[in-house]
Amino acid sequence: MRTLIETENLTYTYPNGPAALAGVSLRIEAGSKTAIVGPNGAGKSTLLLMFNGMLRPDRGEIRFAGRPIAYDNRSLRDLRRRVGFVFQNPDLQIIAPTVEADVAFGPLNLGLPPDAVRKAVRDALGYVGLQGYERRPPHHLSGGEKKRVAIAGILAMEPDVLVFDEPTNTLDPASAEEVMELLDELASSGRTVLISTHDVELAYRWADSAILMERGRILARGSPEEVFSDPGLLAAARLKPPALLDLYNELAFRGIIDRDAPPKSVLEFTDRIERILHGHIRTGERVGDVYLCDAERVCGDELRRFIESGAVEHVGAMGTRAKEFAGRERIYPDYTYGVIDRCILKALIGEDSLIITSGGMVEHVKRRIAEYSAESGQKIPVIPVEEHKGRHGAIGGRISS
Ligand SMILES: Nc1ncnc2c1ncn2[C@@H]1O[C@H](COP(=O)(O)OP(=O)(O)OP(=O)(O)O)[C@@H](O)[C@H]1O
Repeated sequence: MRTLIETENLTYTYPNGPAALAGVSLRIEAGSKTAIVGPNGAGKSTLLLMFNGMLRPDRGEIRFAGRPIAYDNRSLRDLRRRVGFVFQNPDLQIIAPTVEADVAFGPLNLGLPPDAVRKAVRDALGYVGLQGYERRPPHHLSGGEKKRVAIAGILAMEPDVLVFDEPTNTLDPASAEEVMELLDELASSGRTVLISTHDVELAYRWADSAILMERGRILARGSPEEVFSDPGLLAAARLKPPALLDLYNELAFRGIIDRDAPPKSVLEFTDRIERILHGHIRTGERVGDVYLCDAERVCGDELRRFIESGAVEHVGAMGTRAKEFAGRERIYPDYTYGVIDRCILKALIGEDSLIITSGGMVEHVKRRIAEYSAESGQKIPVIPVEEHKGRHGAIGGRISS
């Protein structure tokens, strides 16, 4: 992997304040999902603000794409186009009287022509699932919707790096899951995504690289499994280990489970336990089907009838477009996060489910389930919903607009 951001011995003290950073050296790899984790006051926000030049270190250096950050207006403007920053509180970021004007603010400032601005706004609002919100005043939106407006405003400038300060703070669990899924989508489209959080569970599940901070210093960095496996380090940072890792470590201490790779998900963990209890492959039991549909190609009425006919026991919606489609079509998904794993878990106990998604994620679902089937030896059928022939015949292609 290529290093995109590098800091060397950064120090920073707020005027009349404490030393917020006391010598921070780190590297962020291009395309990674990095979580900066630490308790309140550890210096996470201060560090993130350095990455797009909003704060300047007292000492030390920050390099972006191999070059030291410069602080003249032109260099900063260029840096901020490449490194987008989403504040913890979206009210600090949203400035215009309508959603459309707010998202257009960045591209207009970049000097894009009107057509390109309109396209950037349309694409960004589509990405975060806020089509139809163009004329709404942002200050009347819910916390989760405001967060998505703020994200759209940054996406409209097409940055390479997205920095999120406490992305799920103040959001209810469902909105928090939606925002984290959006961050996954952004990372899978090749962007580098960085978050700060004190939510160890979230960081463990989401990140591929974790940096543990306390009192302006880095205590540890590495994979989340490594960083969060050290109880001493976590205690020093006044944090608790993620429940999954805690349980795994307890079982490993007791010799019940081999200490090799800690599980990252409930699916991985249950597989390991099942293998210990039943051997590698369960035979003779029915494996459930996973039906799959592309929200952009299916008729909502037919899909609703398919679900209401009892053809599946569980419904998951993956991605903002699919969730938006489900809302419009009055389909209420049981799962909106970790959808593939949850449907695999249900298939393993013989229950059928439907995954609604869209675009490139349809192939991603097929790939992920095929990989799981190959690794586990449990063949899980994935059936495009159009091939289902029920009482009403096969579900056809797109009929509604
Ligand atoms: N604008 C400011 N003026 C003075 N001191 C500040 C300012 N912002 C932060 N600090 C102090 O700097 C230290 C680091 O704060 P920072 O906000 O970076 O931590 P954090 O890890 O992001 O915390 P939190 O999780 O609570 O957001 C804290 O002691 C804080 O009180």
